[in-house]
Amino acid sequence: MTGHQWGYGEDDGPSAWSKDYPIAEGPRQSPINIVPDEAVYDANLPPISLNYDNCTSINISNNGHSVVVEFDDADDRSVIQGGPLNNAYRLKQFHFHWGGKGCHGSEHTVSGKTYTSELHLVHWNAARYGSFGEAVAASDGLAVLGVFLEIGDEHRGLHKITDALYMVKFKGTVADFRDFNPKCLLPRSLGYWTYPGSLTTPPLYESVTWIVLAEPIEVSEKQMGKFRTLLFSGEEEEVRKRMENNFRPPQPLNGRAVRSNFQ
Ligand SMILES: NS(=O)(=O)c1cccc(F)c1F
Ligand SMILES: [Zn+2]
Repeated sequence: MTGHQWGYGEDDGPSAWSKDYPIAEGPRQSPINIVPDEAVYDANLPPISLNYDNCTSINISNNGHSVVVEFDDADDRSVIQGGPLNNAYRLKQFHFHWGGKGCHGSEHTVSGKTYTSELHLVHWNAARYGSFGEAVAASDGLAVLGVFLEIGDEHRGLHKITDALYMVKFKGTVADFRDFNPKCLLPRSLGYWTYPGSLTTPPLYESVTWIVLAEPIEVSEKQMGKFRTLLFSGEEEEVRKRMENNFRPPQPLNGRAVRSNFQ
């Protein structure tokens, strides 16, 4: 398995990543199983503040691991701050992890409960670093906002994304995707758990302050089905592999404290 050739299959999946990415067995890996009763309520944790109003999505793409919506991060127009963060972190991209059928597919779990999918909004510390590429390997470089998706009613905000997925069916495809504001994908409550962790995909850098929202959003089975029409494989590849189960299982907590801003 050469550096850029990792996946979620039998031979190149999460249990094999440590061969090329030894940090896979590091002390602050993600995701984790969140146990609410063991989380430390921290009354000093301020609310998180999201300013996505002038956000500028650029494109939607299939990178062979997930579907990604990228943003123009040339200035502080879409930022997250507050909560456990000491600076404003700039929105770079968001993507999803999901399962096959049924209710598994999320990366973080809550007392062992899995959700059908998990949305990750990836932000980088533009106050301290010059670019995402520089921040991605720094211990305080990234802040990822995690949102659980569960099967229920259709989600009106998700439609724009699921209706665009046909344009990025194959690995390596990109399509214009402008003026999408991810604020519409957030639940009513911004109550969260936070802990120090890592990217959940190679290179697995331990550079992420995780902020996981406790309240899931509801999406329909039909909408999730559209994610599963995506392929891990490129258009030219013989064998077509459906893009599903692109999640890493929970990793050891190693004594880390998970804090919450709610009781
Ligand atoms: N799954 S993930 O949110 O940890 C993640 C994945 C790829 C690049 C990132 F910067 C990142 F944060
Ligand atoms: Zn992710």
